[in-house]
Formats: sequence, structure tokens, C-alpha cells
Amino acid sequence: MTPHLEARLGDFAETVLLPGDPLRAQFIAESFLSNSKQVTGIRNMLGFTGEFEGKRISVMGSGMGIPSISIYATELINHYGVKNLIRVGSCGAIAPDIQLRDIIIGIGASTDSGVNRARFAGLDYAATADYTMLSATTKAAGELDIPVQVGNLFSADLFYHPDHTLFDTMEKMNILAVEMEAAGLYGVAAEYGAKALAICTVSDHIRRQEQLSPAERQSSFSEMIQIALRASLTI
Ligand SMILES: O=P(O)(O)O[C@H]1O[C@H](CO)[C@@H](O)[C@H]1O
Ligand SMILES: O=c1cc[nH]c(=O)[nH]1
Repeated sequence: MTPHLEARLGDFAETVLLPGDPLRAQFIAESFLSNSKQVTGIRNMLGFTGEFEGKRISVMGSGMGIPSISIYATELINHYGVKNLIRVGSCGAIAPDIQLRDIIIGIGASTDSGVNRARFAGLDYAATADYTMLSATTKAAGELDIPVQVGNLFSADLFYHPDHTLFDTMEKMNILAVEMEAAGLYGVAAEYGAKALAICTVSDHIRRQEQLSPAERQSSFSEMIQIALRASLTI
């Protein structure tokens, strides 16, 4: 056990999908994995391990924000030997050519968080996805005929940011969408020698103030999960 995970050694697969919401983890385990069983549940942060097309895969909630996902990612890698971490999240679009339901893969993640400076001697670390995971994921999306956009995410510390002019700067700098974890996940993976990638479905457009209904969210998240699981077979 760790302070935040009650699984036994060996309970987690080498590849773990990480949605922010633990109930999304349960939905993924019940809908997409066979022979799945719950392996952890401290604080109701549910984690499951099952099989996808014969390969062991785990899925667990990461919570919201970089501090939360950093705790789980660190313990998964260092205590349970997890090697591949795939965030499957939601995001708010910034770029004008991004639509609701689009799937965005974060080749990099900018941030207003200080965590990567803390781990990189005060310097600006370029938080990037693992290239083999990125190419496996774009290949899987192509095979499934699901379009994806690849670009820069922004991992925000604040969901309710007081300075809306920041979104103008993000648009100018070609940030595709805002979420709250990718830059921290990429930093933890780099620090401890694991691989990470963030895939996000656009649940709302921050600039146009559009949002998906709960039913639309569910079906578009399913496309993202299919891509992540298919990519997991080859990484
Ligand atoms: O849907 P998830 O994966 O939680 O991701 C997004 O949603 C939460 C905010 O509502 C943040 O965690 C953000 O990153
Ligand atoms: O972090 C997030 C996720 C979805 N939409 C947002 O505006 N922010």
C-alpha cells in the first residue's frame, strides 16, 4: 500500500488510463474491459484492472488538478511499477478551429503551475508527451477513422481564472485547449522514467461559450477511450 492506493503489488497493469473522474474510471472498466476488478478505492478514487483484447490494462481516477494527479502518478510509477500513463480527460477549447467533441492529443503542455520549475532547478521545462505513445495513438485513431488534433495544451491551476485576457494570449500562442493535469503528468513521468500522454475531448469552448450536454459527453468520451485502448495494445 501507499498513502493513497490500497492495491497489492502486481494489481496494476503496466499501462494505466487516468480520467480525472473516478466514476469515468468505473464506466471505462465496466464498458470496455473484460474480467475487471476494483483494485483501489481510498477516498473513492476508484481504480480497476481488467483486459482489453487480451492485454492487461488498468484505469483509475486521477482527481482534478496537478497536485492530485501528481500524487497518483508518482505512487503508480514508483510503488507499482507502472510504465505507461494515459490521461483521458476533458478540456475547454481555445483555438477557433476546434469544435465541441474534437479529440486533442497534447504533444506538449504549457502551464501556470510551478511544479516543473520545482523539479527542474527553477528553469522552464518543456513538458512533452512520450513520442512512441503519441505515434501509437495517432495511428490507432487513424485505424478507427476518428479524427484527432495534436498540439499544445494549457494545464491551468485555476478552473475559474480571474484574468480572462490570458485566453487571448493562449489563442495567440496557438494553445488548442485548457485542462488541468497534463503538464504535471508529463513532469512526473520524466522525473521517474515513465511514459505519459494526455488525450482530451473538448467538452466546452471557452471562447464561444459552448458546451456539450451530458449525453454528448458520454458518447464523445467513448471515442477517446477506444483510441487510448487501441494504442495501449502497441506501447
Ligand atoms: O474531465 P477531467 O479529466 O477531470 O479533466 C478536466 O475536468 C476537470 C475540471 O472540470 C479538470 O480535471 C480538467 O482537467
Ligand atoms: O479544465 C478545464 C476542462 C474543461 N473546460 C475548461 O474550461 N477547463
